[in-house]
Amino acid sequence: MSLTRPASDLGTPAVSVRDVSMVFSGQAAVADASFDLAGGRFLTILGPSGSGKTTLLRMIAGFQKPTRGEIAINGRPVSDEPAHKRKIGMVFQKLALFPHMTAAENVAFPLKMRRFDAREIPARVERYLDLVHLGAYGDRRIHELSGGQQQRVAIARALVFEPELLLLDEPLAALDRKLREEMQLEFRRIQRELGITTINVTHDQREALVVSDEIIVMDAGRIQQMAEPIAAYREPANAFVASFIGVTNRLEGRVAGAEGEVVTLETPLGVMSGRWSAPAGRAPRTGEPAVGMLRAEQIRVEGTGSTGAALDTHLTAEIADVIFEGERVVYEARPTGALGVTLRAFDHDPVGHAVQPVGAHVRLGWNTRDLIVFPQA
Ligand SMILES: Nc1ncnc2c1ncn2[C@@H]1O[C@H](COP(=O)(O)OP(=O)(O)OP(=O)(O)O)[C@@H](O)[C@H]1O
Repeated sequence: MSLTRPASDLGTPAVSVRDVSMVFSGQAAVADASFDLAGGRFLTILGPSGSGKTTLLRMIAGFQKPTRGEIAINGRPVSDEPAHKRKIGMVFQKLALFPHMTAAENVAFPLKMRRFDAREIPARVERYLDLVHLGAYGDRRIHELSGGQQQRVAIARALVFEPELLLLDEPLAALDRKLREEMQLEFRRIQRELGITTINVTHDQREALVVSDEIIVMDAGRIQQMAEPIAAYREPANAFVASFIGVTNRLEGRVAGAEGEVVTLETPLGVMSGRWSAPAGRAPRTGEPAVGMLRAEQIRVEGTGSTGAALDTHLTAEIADVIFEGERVVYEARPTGALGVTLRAFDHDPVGHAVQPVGAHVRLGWNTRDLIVFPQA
């Protein structure tokens, strides 16, 4: 039997969330959340602590009933369906494996609970242990397995009964960095191999970018943006998303003028040009407060040898700190005449470029299109 399932057609979303809110003692943990997720996609809900990610996931799982709104799984409204009736596999940070059982017994457990035909169970357990590369470890007890292997047992156990949805609530948060990065790729491989619709919750932006087909960024209970990872990075919907994903310099200011999508912004660094970005094409108004967001990797530190591209904006600055991170050099630079402002800039070629010392006076350069200007919320 093949483990691969056809991706469901795009007609009915695998998960549909409509105007869902969850209110705890007068406070909305989730407010008016709406999204559709197509079958076979890997979605990550990303946001800071307390932004409502887990609450949203728990409502989809059926552990909590929304105060308002409707959730449907494969077209079936589930708000009145209890958690154990939903065909959902779950992996949490706490794996909750049975320590006295073997890996194979742990994986068999959900099949026994669901009264699968006993003759089918061993072959199915073997297939799912193979899927997570633990074919040779079925007889080991949980305490005889490494952290990463235990994680794999938990994944096999969540998938063995072929759920229609896989939910992951920070399952990798407790692992060390190397293992976490390895397991991120494992989740991705297994998800693709099975084609199972997956929703993952994390506050780790790197994990969200690495594993997901789509991400939802949440803040203060509200969905700020749903997009493919690269689209959210290139075209953040607002200043919150721009600052939460990536390393971004923030310049507060006022709109001084506009021509097409190019606005001029009065900032502590002087008047600069940027690219206007506002919901539903709202035009900039002269004098209105706005914020310019500029990614660290879009700023070139001139004099390092990285002056190849033509740049249309320049200023002078003094290097206040230099951090060598291996694959990149991070500069903290203080623009001349702008008290209290520090810009962070990356140089991604520490081998080919000269590294500027602290105290050096340099020119910083970038392009108008890289300064994204949002209206102040
Ligand atoms: N059962 C509950 N009763 C009351 N308030 C709750 C309950 N569950 C969550 N909250 C509150 O709702 C808000 C959102 O919590 P939630 O756990 O969904 O956030 P989160 O984004 O998952 O955060 P974290 O990354 O820290 O887990 C928080 O302010 C939290 O205190």
